[in-house]
Amino acid sequence: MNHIQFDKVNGILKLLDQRFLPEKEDWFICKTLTDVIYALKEMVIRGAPAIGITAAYGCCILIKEISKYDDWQGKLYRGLENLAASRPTAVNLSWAVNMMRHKLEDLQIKDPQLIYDFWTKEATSLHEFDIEINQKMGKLGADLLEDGDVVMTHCNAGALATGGYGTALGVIRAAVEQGKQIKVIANETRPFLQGARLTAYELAKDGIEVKVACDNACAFLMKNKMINKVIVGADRIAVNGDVANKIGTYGVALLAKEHNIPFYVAAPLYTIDPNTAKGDDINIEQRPKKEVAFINDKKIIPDNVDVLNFAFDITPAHLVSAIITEKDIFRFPYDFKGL
Ligand SMILES: CSC[C@@H](O)[C@@H](O)C(=O)COP(=O)(O)O
Repeated sequence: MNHIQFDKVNGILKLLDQRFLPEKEDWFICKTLTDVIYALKEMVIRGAPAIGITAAYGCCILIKEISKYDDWQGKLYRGLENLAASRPTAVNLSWAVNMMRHKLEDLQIKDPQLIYDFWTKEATSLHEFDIEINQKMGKLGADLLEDGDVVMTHCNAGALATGGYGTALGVIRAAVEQGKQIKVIANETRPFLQGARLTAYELAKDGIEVKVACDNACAFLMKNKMINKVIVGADRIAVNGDVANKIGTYGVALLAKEHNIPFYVAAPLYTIDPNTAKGDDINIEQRPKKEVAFINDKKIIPDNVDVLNFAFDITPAHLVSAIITEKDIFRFPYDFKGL
């Protein structure tokens, strides 16, 4: 699934528009930095690694767009800051923008066309690298899944959330590729419905058996022994192993602990943020009221009533049975020093 496509000749980024899946496979076209920031904020594209890759291509679009101005350097740094700030929780976004900026500063190139050429290569290699590490993570993590497992996942940590293949869904894909029979329960993941719309879409497309469950069915399903394992992705992992992921993940982890079900997190090493000591230090994005207050343009709450729309929560490290990365499988107490 090539859902992020960059046309270097014309400086155009094409994104499979995740707002309309699974009904429509529409493409959103980004020609300006404003388009890229809009795509990130409105979740045309979402998922931590995918927004990092989009931001890297966004840097290329930015330099092309501003190259005609004399004061392009000032515009460049302001643009990069705005891009990095478009969503706050997933570390991959600011990580990607900083990585592009630092590589440029190291090289000291001053010609916009050369910067464009250089950044295009960097963004493309980040994209390819992400797919490669997902496949490695998948192979490593697949050993944790057994033939016949029913695996619950929350949100979408699949190909659509990454450069391709997926983190949590990459582990499931790799286990299936090894010949194991794996069934997936995708939590619907209110309010944006990443599980119902996106996880179900991509697994069904791959012929992996998937059923969608309401978020509030989790306790019932676990109590009735309908789930063997849980595997989710991450938006940011603190140095102590606390995990920020889609709102609802913490509840799933607590329930998994209560029912003695292993709870795994799959994420690339660059999701571990050396600058975040613990989960409480992570900025939790709050999203617009409309996402909770409306379903399919129909208002579902009374007038003059407000909502709470925290997009992520923190799962404390001790609830996480293992963190699967492309390099190793880590277990509590987490020690990422020396990585
Ligand atoms: C490999 S994606 C991991 C996480 O980014 C994913 O689980 C998640 O929470 C995505 O949130 P979203 O708001 O859809 O960007």
